[in-house]
Amino acid sequence: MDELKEQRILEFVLQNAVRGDPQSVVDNIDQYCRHKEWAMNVGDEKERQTMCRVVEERAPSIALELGTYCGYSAVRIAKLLKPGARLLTIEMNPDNAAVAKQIIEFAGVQNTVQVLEGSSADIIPNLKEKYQVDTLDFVFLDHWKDRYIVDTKLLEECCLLRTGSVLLADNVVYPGIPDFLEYVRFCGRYDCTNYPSHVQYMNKEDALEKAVFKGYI
Ligand SMILES: O=c1[nH]cnc2c(O)c(F)c(-c3ccc(F)cc3)c(-c3ccc(F)cc3)c12
Ligand SMILES: [Mg+2]
Repeated sequence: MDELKEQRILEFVLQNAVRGDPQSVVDNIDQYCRHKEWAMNVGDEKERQTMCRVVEERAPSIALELGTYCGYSAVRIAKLLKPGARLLTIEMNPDNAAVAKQIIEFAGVQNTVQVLEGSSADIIPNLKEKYQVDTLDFVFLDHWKDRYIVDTKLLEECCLLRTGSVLLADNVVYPGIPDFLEYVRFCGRYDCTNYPSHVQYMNKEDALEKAVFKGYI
């Protein structure tokens, strides 16, 4: 079976990045994906800056990512978390989860980031009992466009959000997630902000949407 692109990204990181240095790991993934093979984990500068600024503003103690892929954004988020804070990241593709675990371990953030392999539909209802989550301070939605609204409603139903919880959704313009945008903007429970961006290396407009939960009104 020919090697997967994600395994080539992992190999490049293992051979070129500095073990225990998260910045070196994300820089090498950027370099590989800029010069060798496009991959969907590499947000463009604005997207990276926006995601990092939102995480720093929220300073989460407990964060959730939906869609680990190779672990690129998990390493970026882990770098920004305060001591003792943790990131749970859900990945349903076992090959991607295996690559992400190795990249996260190589970056030295394995004590901050826990990769949960499986579907968000199965894992989210277990976060409280199985993963000792009370409520989530920050959620990064970056998995699959058809799951954003379903998983947002599931987070509400499982009482995993509290007043001030921040949802940040990637790709709301391209590929586009119209049902999710309509829900968070008009259900009355979120304050929303849109951050224009563009798909990496393509002149396709994209955007991130921040939705701050106002409570179960
Ligand atoms: O699926 C995704 N999840 C999370 N983030 C993504 C992301 O940040 C992306 F930039 C893309 C993207 C956008 C444009 C493009 F040309 C290729 C891929 C995708 C995506 C969209 C449609 C697919 F069929 C496959 C991948 C995703
Ligand atoms: Mg994305």
